Amino acid sequence: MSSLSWQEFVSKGELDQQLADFIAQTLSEAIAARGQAGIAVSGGRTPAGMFKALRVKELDWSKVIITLADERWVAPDHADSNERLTRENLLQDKAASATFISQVSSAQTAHEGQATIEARLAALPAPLDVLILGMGDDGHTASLFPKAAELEFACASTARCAAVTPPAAPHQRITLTLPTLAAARSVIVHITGESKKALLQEALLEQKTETELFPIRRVLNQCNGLKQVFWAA
Ligand SMILES: O=C1O[C@H](COP(=O)(O)O)[C@@H](O)[C@H](O)[C@H]1O
Repeated sequence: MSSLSWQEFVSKGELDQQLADFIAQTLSEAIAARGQAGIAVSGGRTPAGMFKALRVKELDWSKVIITLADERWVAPDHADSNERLTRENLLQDKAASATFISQVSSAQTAHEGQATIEARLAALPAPLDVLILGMGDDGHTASLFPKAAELEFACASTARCAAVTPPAAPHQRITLTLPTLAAARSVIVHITGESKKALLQEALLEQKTETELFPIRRVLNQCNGLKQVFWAA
């Protein structure tokens, strides 16, 4: 694995500001180099503060394409929707002019909707310029859940997304596949709290076969880009 650097911050507020600065700088450099920038962000409880810090950054947001690392298969106005979190907290202020690629449709199931989402994701720059990954208490990242029936498919597929049924968490999911995630030029694991720090450290030290590793480790193992952890207690 190429090296993974840890950035530790004195508070979540400081982490949010520093991470927003880093993302804005990286997106600006991508636009200067390639004319556009692609970023995938995660959902859940962790990113809202960072989204609020990022959305006021000065950059040409009209050249930024934003999608999700994963989505829960719920309506976009559902309380658990990662799209809702992103629209309410990131796609505001200066960032309102960014293009957002939704990963949910009116199909009944994530498996039925996957082809539609795949077609939408053709508009996503490849590789991604920035990937922000969260990590659940079970070691899942994006929606690569340990022991999910679709995990190995989602880790090997040449498609950009896959439908996943979490073994224990609510809602079917759409997730970017492991090859799509790991191809990103810059990957940031954005986590807070002592228990997630300990879990990530455990995941990084595991001596297991590839398919037995925590999904977060599998993504980091395959990523040859810049890899950083942004953490605060
Ligand atoms: O279900 C999900 O969980 C992870 C972790 O979320 P958090 O609430 O512990 O921050 C998140 O990264 C992922 O996008 C989300 O769908």
